Amino acid sequence: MKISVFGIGYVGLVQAAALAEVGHDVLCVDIDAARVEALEQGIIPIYEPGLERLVVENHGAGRLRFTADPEEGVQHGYVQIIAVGTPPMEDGSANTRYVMAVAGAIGRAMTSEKIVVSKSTVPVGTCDEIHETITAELDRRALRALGFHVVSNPEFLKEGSAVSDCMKPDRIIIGTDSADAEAVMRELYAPFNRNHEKMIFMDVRSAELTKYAANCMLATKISFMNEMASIAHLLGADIEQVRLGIGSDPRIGYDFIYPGIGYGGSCFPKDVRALIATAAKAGAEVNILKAVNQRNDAQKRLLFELVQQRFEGQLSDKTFAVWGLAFKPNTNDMREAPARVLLEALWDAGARVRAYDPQAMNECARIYGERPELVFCDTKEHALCGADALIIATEWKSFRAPDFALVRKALRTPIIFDGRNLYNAKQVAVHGLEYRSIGRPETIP
Ligand SMILES: NC(=O)C1=CN([C@@H]2O[C@H](COP(=O)(O)OP(=O)(O)OC[C@H]3O[C@@H](n4cnc5c(N)ncnc54)[C@H](O)[C@@H]3O)[C@@H](O)[C@H]2O)C=CC1
Ligand SMILES: O=C(O)[C@H]1O[C@H](OP(=O)(O)OP(=O)(O)OC[C@H]2O[C@@H](n3ccc(=O)[nH]c3=O)[C@H](O)[C@@H]2O)[C@H](O)[C@@H](O)[C@@H]1O
Repeated sequence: MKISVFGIGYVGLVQAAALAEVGHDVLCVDIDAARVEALEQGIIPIYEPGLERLVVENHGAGRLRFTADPEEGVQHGYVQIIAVGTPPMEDGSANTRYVMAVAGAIGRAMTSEKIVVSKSTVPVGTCDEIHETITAELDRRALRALGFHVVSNPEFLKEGSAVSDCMKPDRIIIGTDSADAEAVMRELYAPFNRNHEKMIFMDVRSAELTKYAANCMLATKISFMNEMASIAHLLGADIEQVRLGIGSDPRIGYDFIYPGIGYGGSCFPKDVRALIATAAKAGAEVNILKAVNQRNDAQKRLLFELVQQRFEGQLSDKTFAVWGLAFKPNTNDMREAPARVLLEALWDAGARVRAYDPQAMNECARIYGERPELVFCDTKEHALCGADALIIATEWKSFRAPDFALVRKALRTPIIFDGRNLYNAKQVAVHGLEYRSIGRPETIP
């Protein structure tokens, strides 16, 4: 099937590559001409495990192509997938400007029937607006009779495992009230729906809300656990024991109950706030969502507060080794990363940072530029040299079993501030290290 994908970001590029991998003929469109140019040369703009092979092979096979020309994109695909960003506006609501720009481009250039698929995360009612925008453009061209359907098909991939999430989705949500569009969507996703039925059809508005409900539910689990961690800390309990204890109940499950320094990334923070804004416009009371958001904002400052307490507010002459910058492992993405809150608070307090991250250092340099208070290190061990203490902000696998004796030797003050609960107090105390974490007992050797 001929498919056009608008927006070559995390979602668009991975989805396009997955569709090409199963044999579809995919043309990707982006307004960022430099990104298109780079992809044509096999340069992948984001780090995502398995993506480079998928893109390079399918591009080489001619099934995955790139263009900066929207008109070419509109002409190519029978299915037009919109996967552009929906960033937050001042009041927290999602900005659908980019989505509508694509809808306008489709309406201005289409000359044959289309199925328009909204894959971006959009507020309930956006598919109706896409429909109106395309219709208005067709009216202007006196082409009202040209048929098209707008389908909601939210994406559930996670960064860091985006390729496998797309190749093996656990569900495919399709919002449409058209039997014709349903048939096309079945054909489009048939290769991903082989071992058991994953497609769930519903009305458009329910599909749009399903995406927000899923992200908000997961964010709620995380904020709930972070709140439990603060209680555990005050009561001398160990949140990691509590986590294991409650996760064993299948009604709760082990997933998304890891306490930490708050959820980051381009989606949970933005989508929780966007649903709060949508609910406010609709007149709904959403106290749970507001609490989830507030807890997360507070949680992101927690690691800095632990550091500040321990050093009694005297941070101006201190240097900290920070392991991990990305908002989660296996990505170079630093959008809303808790590490950013940490770095900025440390700098505001006059401290310096020696940072190491396996993938996100270029991104961090792009965000903060060159500054004396930030030094990037080639290895996690190098980051320790001359540091007063170690702070862990992202749970990369390579941080799980460090040489504690070396850590002890390198640090001026032997303390680990563990924002991801990778270790425990006993384990590090053996090496003469003090340990502060999220909702776990502390021991001072
Ligand atoms: N990043 C993620 O893990 C997930 C994101 N989503 C949602 O998917 C949507 C896209 O997110 P990302 O891929 O992270 O965004 P992104 O910011 O990585 O990529 C968006 C791309 O769209 C391009 N673009 C903007 N306007 C355009 C236009 N008129 N025509 C063509 N291209 C245009 C931009 O240049 C950019 O390359 C958002 O609504 C997001 O909430 C959904 C699930 C997962
Ligand atoms: O809409 C989206 O963009 C995506 O948002 C999340 O995916 P993502 O943000 O890539 O990453 P997650 O693995 O969900 O992690 C989000 C944040 O929550 C934090 N987290 C996650 C799990 C946990 O138990 N504790 C916790 O603090 C992570 O450290 C990270 O900062 C969802 O998991 C995806 O299903 C969804 O498609």
